[in-house]
Amino acid sequence: SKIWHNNTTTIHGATDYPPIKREDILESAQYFMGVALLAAQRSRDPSTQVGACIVNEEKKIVGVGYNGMPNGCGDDTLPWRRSGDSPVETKYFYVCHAELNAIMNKNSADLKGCTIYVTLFPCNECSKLLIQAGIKNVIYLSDKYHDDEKTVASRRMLDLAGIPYQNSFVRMKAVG
Ligand SMILES: Nc1nc(=O)n([C@H]2C[C@H](O)[C@@H](COP(=O)(O)O)O2)cc1CO
Ligand SMILES: [Zn+2]
Repeated sequence: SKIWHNNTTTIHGATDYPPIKREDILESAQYFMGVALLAAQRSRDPSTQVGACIVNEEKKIVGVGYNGMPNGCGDDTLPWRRSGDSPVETKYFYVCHAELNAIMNKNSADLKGCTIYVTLFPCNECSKLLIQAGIKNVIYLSDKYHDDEKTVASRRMLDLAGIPYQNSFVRMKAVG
């Protein structure tokens, strides 16, 4: 091939030699959380937009999702309200969480051993899904509902299942 054909031709045909290795590439944890953040921007939730990116052991993306109403239910038909006279009139009975959508969108046979990058700490229901799907690691960004009962239950299950969860800021410092 033309790549490194001789001492003066680089991959793009420039004549720099020795070749210059780019050292300032995007670190992988930042890349995957970046994908999750981009997915979150697709959410129609007016108050909290969440994105999730599932990565396998080969560091390949195998699923991406964001919070939204179930397929075919119409983003503008069901309520996006946080509170109402009845819970039936709030979003909480209907919305699919980012983690659920990332799992359901998977393009691989299974998610065993995968890591999920999610922009908000998983709720108890999503942690059940992550555990049952075989996901082995959780990297999150925001933890704004840290003291909510659902989050307490979520951590309890992840702890028992031996699934570590790490704030991505810590991870980026540790790895990069
Ligand atoms: N990990 C999560 N993934 C998610 O997709 N969500 C979604 C459900 C709602 O659409 C929204 C939270 O709305 P709010 O209570 O902050 O207005 O984020 C919420 C959490 C946190 O439990
Ligand atoms: Zn959830």
